[in-house]
Amino acid sequence: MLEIKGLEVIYQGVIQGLSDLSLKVPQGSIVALLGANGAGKTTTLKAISNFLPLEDGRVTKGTITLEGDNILKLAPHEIVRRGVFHVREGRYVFSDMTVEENLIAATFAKKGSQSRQAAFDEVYTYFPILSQRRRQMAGYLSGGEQQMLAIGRALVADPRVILLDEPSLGLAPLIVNEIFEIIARINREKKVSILLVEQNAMIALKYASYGYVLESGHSVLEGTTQDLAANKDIQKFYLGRVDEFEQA
Ligand SMILES: Nc1ncnc2c1ncn2[C@@H]1O[C@H](COP(=O)(O)OP(=O)(O)OP(=O)(O)O)[C@@H](O)[C@H]1O
Repeated sequence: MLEIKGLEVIYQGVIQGLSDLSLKVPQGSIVALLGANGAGKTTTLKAISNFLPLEDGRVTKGTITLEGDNILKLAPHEIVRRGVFHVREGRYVFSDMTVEENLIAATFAKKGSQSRQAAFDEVYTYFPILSQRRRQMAGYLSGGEQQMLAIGRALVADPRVILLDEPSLGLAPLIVNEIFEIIARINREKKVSILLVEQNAMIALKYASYGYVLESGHSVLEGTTQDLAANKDIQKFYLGRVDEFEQA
């Protein structure tokens, strides 16, 4: 279980990124973070992976625990070693390295007894297209393939939790569905928990079991995704539906 309690984040000493945010990601679950631009979704992921100092951001209050252990002050590579892998928005892959070299670069974080080749084979089983492209420069892959590679790099690390930021960004609906089906398989088969930030609320509510709606850095609504999908405000503001009364 990954748990955040009362988290406050301040950028550059003055800009509030999060205020009193609490949330839980139970082991093996997919939990979605929804919210408008600037609500604090990406900041939440960066606080967990400890990427905030790169942007002059700091956690000023609260705790982040993994299986009860405080991970707040750990260095980013140590957090990866504990099994928490951040797949950043914008598909961070090494564009002038091949697909396989990108996977090799992720082995620094590999733990467990699985051999390197077995880890790569697992990635290629989930994403067969990456196997066909293994000697191709990552920069020449399509956006969808780059997203697959970014997730594949996380898989090499044998994670317990993947922090997944906007995997659908800029991708066509068909490829988004394909990627989410694979994410759901990874979650089911490998029991990897996923904390998902996703602007596409429809898809987030479909694949996650629980969700939090963030506004101004804290959670204003939480619930099962079934309940959230039935909520009138969510339907209006996130799913683009207006009720019959308003349409008349
Ligand atoms: N590097 C930064 N420096 C200063 N302020 C920042 C920085 N990153 C984020 N913020 C501020 O922190 C708040 C939360 O931003 P964050 O990027 O976490 O929101 P978000 O919900 O992920 O938005 P989006 O959907 O647009 O990515 C916003 O007010 C934002 O302007």
